[in-house]
Amino acid sequence: MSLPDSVVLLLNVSGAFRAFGLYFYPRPRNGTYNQLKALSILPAVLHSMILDLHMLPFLVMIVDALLLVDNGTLASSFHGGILKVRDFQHSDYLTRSYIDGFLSIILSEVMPMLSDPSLKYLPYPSVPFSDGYIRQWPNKRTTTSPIWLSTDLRDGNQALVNPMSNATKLELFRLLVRIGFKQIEVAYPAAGDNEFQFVRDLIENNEIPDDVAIQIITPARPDLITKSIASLAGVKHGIIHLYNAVSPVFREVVFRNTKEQTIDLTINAVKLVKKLTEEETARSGARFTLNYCLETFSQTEPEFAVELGNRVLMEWGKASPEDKVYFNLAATVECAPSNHYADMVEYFNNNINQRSSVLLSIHPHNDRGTGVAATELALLAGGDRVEGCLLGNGERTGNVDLITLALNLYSQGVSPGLDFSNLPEIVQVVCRCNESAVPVRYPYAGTLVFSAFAGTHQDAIKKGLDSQAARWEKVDRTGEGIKYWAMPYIPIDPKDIGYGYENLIRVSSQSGKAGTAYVIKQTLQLDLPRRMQVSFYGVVQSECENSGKEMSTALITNAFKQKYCLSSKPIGRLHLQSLNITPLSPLSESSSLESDGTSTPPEQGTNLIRFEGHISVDGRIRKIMGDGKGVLSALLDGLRSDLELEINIGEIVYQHLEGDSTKAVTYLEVSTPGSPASKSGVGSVWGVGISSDSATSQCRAIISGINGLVGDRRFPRPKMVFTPRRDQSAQRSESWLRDFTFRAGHSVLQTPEHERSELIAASPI
Ligand SMILES: CC(=O)SCCNC(=O)CCNC(=O)[C@H](O)C(C)(C)COP(=O)(O)OP(=O)(O)OC[C@H]1O[C@@H](n2cnc3c(N)ncnc32)[C@H](O)[C@@H]1OP(=O)(O)O
Ligand SMILES: CC(C)C(=O)C(=O)O
Repeated sequence: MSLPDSVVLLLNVSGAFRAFGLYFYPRPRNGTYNQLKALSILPAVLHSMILDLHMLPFLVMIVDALLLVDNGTLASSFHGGILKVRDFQHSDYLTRSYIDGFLSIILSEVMPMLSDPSLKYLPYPSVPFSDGYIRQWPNKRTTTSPIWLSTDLRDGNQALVNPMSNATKLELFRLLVRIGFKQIEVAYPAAGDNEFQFVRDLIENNEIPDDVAIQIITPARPDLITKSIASLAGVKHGIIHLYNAVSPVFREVVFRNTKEQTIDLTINAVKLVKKLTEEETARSGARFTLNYCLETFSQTEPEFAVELGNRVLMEWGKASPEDKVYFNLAATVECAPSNHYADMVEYFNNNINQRSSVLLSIHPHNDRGTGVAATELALLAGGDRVEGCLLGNGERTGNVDLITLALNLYSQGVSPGLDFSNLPEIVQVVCRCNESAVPVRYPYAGTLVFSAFAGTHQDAIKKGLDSQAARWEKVDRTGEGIKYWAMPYIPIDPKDIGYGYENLIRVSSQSGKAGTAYVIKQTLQLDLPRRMQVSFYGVVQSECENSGKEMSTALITNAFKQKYCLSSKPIGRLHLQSLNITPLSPLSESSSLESDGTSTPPEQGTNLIRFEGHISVDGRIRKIMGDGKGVLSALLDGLRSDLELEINIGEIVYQHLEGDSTKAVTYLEVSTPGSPASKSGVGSVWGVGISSDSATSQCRAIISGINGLVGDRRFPRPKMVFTPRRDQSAQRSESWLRDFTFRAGHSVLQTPEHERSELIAASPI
């Protein structure tokens, strides 16, 4: 055998090529390739492949084999689990199957996903509707609620890591009753004494309301049927859930039954259920319903499912519109798209005998993540009842979630007949009982589903809330129309199911001005002017970017108060302590300089007035006096002459505090002469003033704005400063000035820096 000039290792692993290595190795000097040499190239292979160490033995073998390939290229591609190896030479004792074998092992380890899964997985067969058949379900709408069957205490319970104790089951049972379930599957009595006893306790302790039927499940085994039905002695209305799997795989693998044998097994079980329930009815007057479950229905030949159903109906022999036989058409494992399940149900619905004496129960699981969709379509296709669990507990990915289904109906204006008014509490109980948690994004129940972080979402929600409030107010006022819900991004009113609006908008670096403005409106009742929203948002945005975190409502509110000096205590360098406005010319009819409790500001530019006030500047109180046409110009006049401050006022907005018409709010934009104008509001400087007196609110707004403008600018020495005679730690108020005498050169106490944030947080605005 001639030796190869080089060795090529080419491992193209998977269609997605998870690992790829191409290595050339020179002919060994001693002329032989051997296991050692093979091992020496192993590190290079490992280098190129992201493999677990347990792959090592396979690699050794592969490399060993490849060394026997003369100048060859081993190209691998994987087709449906069969590795194709091409271009072999010198494969005297290296058989192709030898390589294939090793590489397929490697590939199944390295590349679990197949590039051609059709060789492993078979697509779902279509439903044998006759040619030209037009499906009914796509054109239908759900206008009524289905019958709900909670199987939390059975299918849910059997899937738990730690099945519930009977005490926990009882707690959950009571919750289910409170929510409004009229049919509850309570146990698998043949599973053991606890399960059996749970049913006995419910009956003997009168836990079951008269309008609630309990369901128990039993496999089609005579001993277990007998035990299960015995658990129901004395029940008012019991539903016997008899099940056996009927799909080809289960017939062949689990039961090793033919179709005929499957029918026999079923019919014998139905016969026994009939006999035992009739005996119990004779004894106690109990009412029984048969719920026959074609387990794995959705993977069963539709014609066979119908044949079996018709045989069950015949055997039961007493189905009537008043006393229907239930057929549980289980999607035991969700293996096909939702439309296929709907087709299956529609086929059964169309072909089962005595349809008016039959109730179709839907029992979907969620293996494909579409359990809710499958249920909704199956209901359109003829389903009358849904079996599921709260929050989608249940085997594997769970049963269908009844909360989502019910609230989906509710969001379409259809009453589900189940009460989830206090969903947070229900979620808490269910999670405790199941020892489970709800993902934050879970429909309706997740903690983040009624929260928007993104700026444009928040903007839309804020606008939506405002316009909806106006629309609803109009309905209240006129008595016309309905208060319908039409809210961007929020499909149902969180308040209907026990959530408030507190978390509707949460601010992060992904948020915009609207979200921040919403928070300020909620907490401080201030409806910020648009340009001011832009300006304040800059503060929040940089804080969020710096921290990389969400900014809580409390932090935003605090930042707002700090920024605009909203406190009765001095926060900024300037603080208005008192003011007195005196008309210097007769007032016009329409203006009042006194506190009038309205948002009408004293008219600017009409009346000549005098501002006299006391402003603490860097902790020293200065008397400021100025004249002007209106409060603002009089104050600005005083500031100009005392502090040599030239301030321009841009936009001014007057409001009441939201929900409190006794408080006037002034927002104003300030700038120094020559400072660049901001078109959008970015970088603009604003002040806010709030007071029951509109003149005071304006003056406070000016001072608030100036605090945002002055930075560390030096002010001229005061012409006059003064200090209190009395205890300086006493609470300051606008009227405290009456208790002071003027003295030059003394300062008032400033609030120490470290106390300020507490004061801000605590202070009423
Ligand atoms: C899809 C569902 O969720 S169905 C509900 C499933 N829930 C449960 O299984 C929880 C409770 N189960 C149990 O406690 C036990 O399985 C019991 C008591 C029912 C039975 O226990 P065991 O007698 O030990 O049997 P095991 O659990 O191994 O069940 C398998 C046997 O039941 C048979 N079987 C399975 N399902 C059914 C059925 N629906 N009807 C009749 N026989 C069935 C199997 O073919 C197998 O029989 P084999 O032993 O002759 O091969
Ligand atoms: C036995 C039936 C109802 C079942 O739980 C299922 O098919 O998932």
